[in-house]
Amino acid sequence: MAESFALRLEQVERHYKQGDDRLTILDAADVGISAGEMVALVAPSGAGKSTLLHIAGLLERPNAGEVYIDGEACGSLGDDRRTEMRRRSIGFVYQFHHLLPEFSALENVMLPQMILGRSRAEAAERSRELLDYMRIGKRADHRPAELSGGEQQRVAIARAVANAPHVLLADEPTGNLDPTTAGYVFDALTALVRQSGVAALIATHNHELAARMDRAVTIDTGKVVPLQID
Ligand SMILES: Nc1ncnc2c1ncn2[C@@H]1O[C@H](COP(=O)(O)OP(=O)(O)OP(=O)(O)O)[C@@H](O)[C@H]1O
Repeated sequence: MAESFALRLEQVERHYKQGDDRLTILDAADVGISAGEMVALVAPSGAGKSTLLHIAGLLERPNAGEVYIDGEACGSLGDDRRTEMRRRSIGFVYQFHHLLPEFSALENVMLPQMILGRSRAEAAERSRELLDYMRIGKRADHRPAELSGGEQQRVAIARAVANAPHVLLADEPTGNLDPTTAGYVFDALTALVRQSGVAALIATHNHELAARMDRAVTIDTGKVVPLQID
């Protein structure tokens, strides 16, 4: 029933060669995330969170298994088609914002839209709306270096959803922020997920934030399993 999930990983395997040995990171890993659902990925360092996100985001190919985005199997797609799906259907937020330093906040949010062919005027209008929604509209013309860490991360979130993706993947999006700022950024991220209906998988070490998502999963000996957060 891959079709009912915006994102689905089915029997995904990922291993690395380690000398003559094989280091297995993901082993028949299954996870499905529905539109509008916010799922926390909480696991110890080295458990494979980034690996899982890279495979889900079509940045890396699994050794076996399948990734479905909106029900479409991505394993057999060529690199060009995967790149296009990534641009159209998937948004990424990282621990460090990765904004382009020579462009303003507004331009950083405009760029992914213009890559997909949206006009400059349309991209600017949507970007202003998103930055207003993230409560940083007044900072739109500033470059990343002139923004605080929390503001930079809110711009990065606006950029990630600029093309209205169906899947949002975040790797420690608040990991670089103090607890108060992390809370604000998380609130903004939550509001956006709820408003847009994107399916969100968010890796975090922060149990407080994980507890506020719809559910949490972890990686246990290569499998994705439910995690109870108290
Ligand atoms: N290209 C690679 N070659 C060999 N081993 C790798 C490679 N990439 C990752 N690994 C190993 O795979 C394991 C999982 O890495 P991954 O980055 O997915 O973990 P993580 O859960 O995201 O960790 P962290 O919380 O520290 O970011 C680690 O043991 C790592 O050393």
